[in-house]
Amino acid sequence: MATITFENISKKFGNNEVLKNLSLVVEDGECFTLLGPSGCGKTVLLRLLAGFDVPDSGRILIDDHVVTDPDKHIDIQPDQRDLGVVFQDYAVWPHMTVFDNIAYPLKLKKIDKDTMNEQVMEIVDLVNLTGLEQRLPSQLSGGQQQRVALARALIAKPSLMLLDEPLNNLDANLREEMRFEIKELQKKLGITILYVTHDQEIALAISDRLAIMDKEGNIRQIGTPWEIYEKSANEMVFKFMGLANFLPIRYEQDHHLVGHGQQQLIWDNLPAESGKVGCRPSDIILSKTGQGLQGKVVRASFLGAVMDYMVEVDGVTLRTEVSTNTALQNDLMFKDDEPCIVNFHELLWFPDNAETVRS
Ligand SMILES: Nc1ncnc2c1ncn2[C@@H]1O[C@H](COP(=O)(O)OP(=O)(O)OP(=O)(O)O)[C@@H](O)[C@H]1O
Repeated sequence: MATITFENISKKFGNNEVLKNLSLVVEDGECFTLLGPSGCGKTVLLRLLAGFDVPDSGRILIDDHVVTDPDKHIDIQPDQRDLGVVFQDYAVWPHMTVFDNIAYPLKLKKIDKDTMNEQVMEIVDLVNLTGLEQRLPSQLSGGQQQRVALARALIAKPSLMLLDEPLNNLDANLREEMRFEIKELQKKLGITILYVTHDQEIALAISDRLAIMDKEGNIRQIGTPWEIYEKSANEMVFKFMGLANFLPIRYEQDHHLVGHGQQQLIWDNLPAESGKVGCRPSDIILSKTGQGLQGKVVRASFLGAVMDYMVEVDGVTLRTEVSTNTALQNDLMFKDDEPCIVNFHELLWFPDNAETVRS
């Protein structure tokens, strides 16, 4: 297992300052994901850790060993860092069988044949490729090829795996299957994984913790999937993690208010100022009668498992969703332009200039 420490890492390409003083600790045995929009610097950070590139300043440690420190001219070679790397174009050798692809790192180390056979078959079994050892990559599905790439990275028994969008080239079903397999493998082997993706769903599914980066390369929140999704620390994270609604909220006479006159909702337990609150589509409660804000369904869409409603209320437009079964059983099938009553399960308060939150 391995702890990774990035200390004040900066990296520029020409005038493009990709990473600025970035610090981050990934704990021993964690599956940690860097999640952020395309071009925010995720791969650059991974390449610095792998030793494929050098930061302009800052240090990187694996456990207590400094692997990169440009100030002290330390730059440990990639093959001396005890890590396995899998990138999105999994690049298995097309002319070699599954067995030979996986055995390749051991052949380089000149390990004796019996030990090599034993170790390859052990990994083949671990990644569910048993029976396919003599096939060429062209005779495998995308998911099977990806498993060969994983096995090849795992054969040297690294304490740390770096995975950069390894599931991008797979179709949706395989992607779903493989993300559970990666998580299983990590649990079985107890290795540390640093995973890079711009796919929120994968990040939520496989991570113990994740860091959300903005497009300027800053980390905006670090936390568990639940904290990041349910307790987003700022608007950027909230918007990035899924469908987001925002409502202006007034602070008057010791109360927070949304709506006007008879159609007012009151909240307490928020900071004593006017501001903005956010809610997910599932945090909105629609009804046809009762107390609440008077709204109008301006667009009703049937999406199979859910009914997606766009609702206008108090001058703002909100996206809400109701499971189709619930809608059918509870008289919540709305048509375009039908009036509705709006209430909320939960609201998240977003202070202006919210800082990075780490947990
Ligand atoms: N060798 C390089 N030379 C010049 N610019 C580079 C180099 N490598 C990366 N960059 C730039 O650094 C920025 C971050 O790139 P990076 O590949 O880390 O993005 P990313 O977050 O991994 O995006 P994606 O999700 O699309 O892979 C981009 O603007 C990219 O053009």
